[in-house]
Amino acid sequence: MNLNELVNRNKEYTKHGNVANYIPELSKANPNCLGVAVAKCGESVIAAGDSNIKFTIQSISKPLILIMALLDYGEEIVFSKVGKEPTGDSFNSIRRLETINEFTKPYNPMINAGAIAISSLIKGKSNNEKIERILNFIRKLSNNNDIKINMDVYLSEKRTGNKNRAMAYFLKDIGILEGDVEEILDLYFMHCSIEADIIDLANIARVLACAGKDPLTNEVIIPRRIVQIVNTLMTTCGMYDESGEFAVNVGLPSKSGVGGGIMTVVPGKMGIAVYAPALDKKGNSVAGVKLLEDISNEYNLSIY
Ligand SMILES: NC(=O)CC[C@H](N)C(=O)O
Repeated sequence: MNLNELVNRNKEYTKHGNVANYIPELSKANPNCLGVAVAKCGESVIAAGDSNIKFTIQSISKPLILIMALLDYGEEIVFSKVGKEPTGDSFNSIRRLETINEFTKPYNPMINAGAIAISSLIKGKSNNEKIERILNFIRKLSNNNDIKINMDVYLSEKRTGNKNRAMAYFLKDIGILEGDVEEILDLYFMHCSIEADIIDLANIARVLACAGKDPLTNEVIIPRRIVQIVNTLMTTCGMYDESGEFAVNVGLPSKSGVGGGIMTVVPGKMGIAVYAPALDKKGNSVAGVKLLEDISNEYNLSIY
């Protein structure tokens, strides 16, 4: 089956699940959409279904700011703030922070608490400079200079993100966050609200799939060790408390976001991105996961 046929076959799954509404602005997404883009190493991007819809990347920003923090500070400092272990809890769970005495830091950078800690490690004199650095990095990875923030989504989350706010103040209390908590949160809300389409995300995933190299210039944008760290953490933690099931059924490093996107890396071969905004209870795109299962099986892509 080709990509179009696989999209058509999975279209029925867009009727399952619900569009996120805890960030009010996200509830405006059209739940009928389904699209996929594939960027193979050394080839141009191909897409099927709804491929030109822009959505906010939300938690797909987490592996990207992790890469920046690793480039800026190195492994030792980054992993003094955040662990490398899955939680088995939901992405915005607060409960393990209270048992933090055993662990002293958020479990991993793919959950909200961990990503807020990583946001505090982005270098820059002001938040403006920091978000501009993040945008420029994503523009480079996606080969799209038009990448920007969706201000409505950003303001919507800033207004309603009290659970993230609570977690951030807790992290400040236990010494994980340095600096102004509201500013760190603001940067977190901004990078979650960066807008992209699946072609952009497939391009980004291709860099992680193809030795960290810019496909146009062959320049190494992400060193091998960082590719290894990020792809591994996406495999074990990228789909939150569904990462195990997803690893069994799809078997590829992936990161989902509550905007409805999933970015998937097929190491050595290609980057894939899917979009379908209706989510399951764990915050992952229902039709997107189903489509990735089909693609992985059809083309024999699981790394296991
Ligand atoms: N899973 C996600 O995509 C969550 C990101 C969202 N901005 C939040 O903090 O809740």
